[in-house]
Amino acid sequence: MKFSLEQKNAINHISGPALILAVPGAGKTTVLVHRTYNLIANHNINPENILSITFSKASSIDMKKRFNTLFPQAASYNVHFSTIHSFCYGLIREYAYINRINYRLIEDNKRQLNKYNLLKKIYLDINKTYITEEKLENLLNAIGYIKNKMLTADQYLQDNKIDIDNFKIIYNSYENYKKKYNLLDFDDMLTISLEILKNSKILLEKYRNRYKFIQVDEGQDTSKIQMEIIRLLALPENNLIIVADDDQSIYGFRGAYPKALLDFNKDYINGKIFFMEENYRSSKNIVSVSNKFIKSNTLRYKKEIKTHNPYLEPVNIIKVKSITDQYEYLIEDLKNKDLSKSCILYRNNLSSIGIIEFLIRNNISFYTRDKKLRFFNHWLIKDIVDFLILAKDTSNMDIYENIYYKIKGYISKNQINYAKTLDANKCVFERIGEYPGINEFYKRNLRELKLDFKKISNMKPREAIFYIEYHLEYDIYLKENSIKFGYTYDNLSTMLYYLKLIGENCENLEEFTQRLNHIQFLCSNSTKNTNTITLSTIHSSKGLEFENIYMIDLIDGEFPNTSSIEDFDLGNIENLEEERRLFYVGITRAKKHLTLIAPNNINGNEFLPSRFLNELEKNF
Ligand SMILES: Nc1ncnc2c1ncn2[C@@H]1O[C@H](COP(=O)(O)OP(=O)(O)OP(=O)(O)O)[C@@H](O)[C@H]1O
Repeated sequence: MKFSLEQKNAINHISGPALILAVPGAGKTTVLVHRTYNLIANHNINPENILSITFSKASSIDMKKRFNTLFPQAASYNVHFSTIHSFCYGLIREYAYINRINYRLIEDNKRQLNKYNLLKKIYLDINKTYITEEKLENLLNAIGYIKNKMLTADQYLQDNKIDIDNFKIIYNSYENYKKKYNLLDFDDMLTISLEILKNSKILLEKYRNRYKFIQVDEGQDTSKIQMEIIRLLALPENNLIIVADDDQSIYGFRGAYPKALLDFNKDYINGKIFFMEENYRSSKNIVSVSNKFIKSNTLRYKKEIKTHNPYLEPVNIIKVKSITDQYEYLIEDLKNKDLSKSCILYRNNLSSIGIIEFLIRNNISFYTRDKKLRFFNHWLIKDIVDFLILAKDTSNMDIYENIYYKIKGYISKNQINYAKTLDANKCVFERIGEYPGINEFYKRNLRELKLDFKKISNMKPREAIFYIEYHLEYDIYLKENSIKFGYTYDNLSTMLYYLKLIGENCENLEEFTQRLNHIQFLCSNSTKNTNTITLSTIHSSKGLEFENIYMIDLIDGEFPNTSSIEDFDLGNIENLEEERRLFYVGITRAKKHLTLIAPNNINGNEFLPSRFLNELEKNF
């Protein structure tokens, strides 16, 4: 590989602090790997004295692999490529051994005692109600944010809204419980490590002597507390090199702290800043579009992306009528593409469901980077399955009790309770009809409901879902309650669309649930091979590159998301800028072909194309 002058400068930087600010595809990871070898081979640095910190476990494995492939003669060297969490865990274990503390990790959700169960229990004890999956995720993100930004719960609440009742009490109770029983979640690894480094001079010295050269990849998504750990460790020599692209900072919601890059020269007065602005990955068309696009952000280091790569085809913007048209376009286009070099990207994991259904129908194998899709455990699916079960067996009062208030009919809890005392083999609607003093209006409703469920029992799943949605007025329930559950109505309506799509080729409830299980199985067990297309959220596509990139579901309100648009309208630009960076990460994954698709209609709801897409079109 022939290095540019910019790259050579970075590779040959040996001691003292340095920040390498680089554009996408500039060879940041490549440079770190070569610099590691340079330190060892040409500057006599003991490999064990080098610590390379990566963003994820996958990238640490990838970096080690690249090092071993490029320098097989050095493969046996013990260079430490690690995530910050893994590094911290090592430090904590050493500290725990010396001080005879038995810490237990609570990240493994297969064990009974894990952070999810613990938080669910605390939430239930305090709020007397079960926490939803979405709220649990928001709660975990908020706790992570507080720890990573080194805040208190009060400071967090001053600047952030969170839809969790008694958040502060829950937060404190979770923290106290963990402290009492020496339990650790991932974020505690950071807080405890920082405490150890601050309080144990012996360990601090030991680690400083062990890791005399520190390299940090993806510095833009390193959090405040992580930076603080790294800063302490690197002192006093400060042989620290941080490689970053502030324009690719996409983990603000988890406490990423790109401001540290902007303040680099405040923290390290003599620190050098190198720029790497040549992109080796993408065609000139993609580079020039990306360059213009990111310039609309204001909170950034000014950089220009250049490339010597040739012009290829223009960026392809496709606006289609419906989401089905989007999938059909994709399937057709993939016929001429090498699947292993192609990737479909989306803003939200939910988008994967529809495209997966279409890929399966067309016998196209796929690999999903995000294995755990919340969709399959969503209450909305449970509701739909409950409706279908009730249609098969209208005497099932347990099921009816789950759903009666979500559809038309004006049935009351008292009526249900009374009906439960009657013959369990009888249809629920007949039993409710025996409620003392029930009037003709209710009786007519009950006759109608009985007839509705009879009709549903003769329908195929797709038709049945339509009927539940509009005839039983489940859509009204969704409209009225979506915000309460942390969704927009459009989100929930899109989920119903996916369910109808999955139900399209199913004859009955059994086939429908089997198909849902089958898709879930394929997602969690998919592996990458020479004939699979990759599916990923943009967040998980960090660091990757593909010849063909498709970005789908590019509609306003989805990407950029509604809350960033609302914040922007109120004068707060930060979230919209993060959405733009995310979009930018997506488009810069493409080497040769970039296709951006916007459907106009999903489940009967009309959408506008993403404002980012309109902007790109204007830039052409
Ligand atoms: N000097 C070079 N000559 C040719 N190809 C190069 C050179 N430097 C890097 N590359 C190639 O460019 C591509 C991008 O490199 P790399 O993944 O290291 O970039 P990056 O800056 O880490 O990207 P990103 O931040 O966008 O994930 C890789 O395919 C790499 O092999």
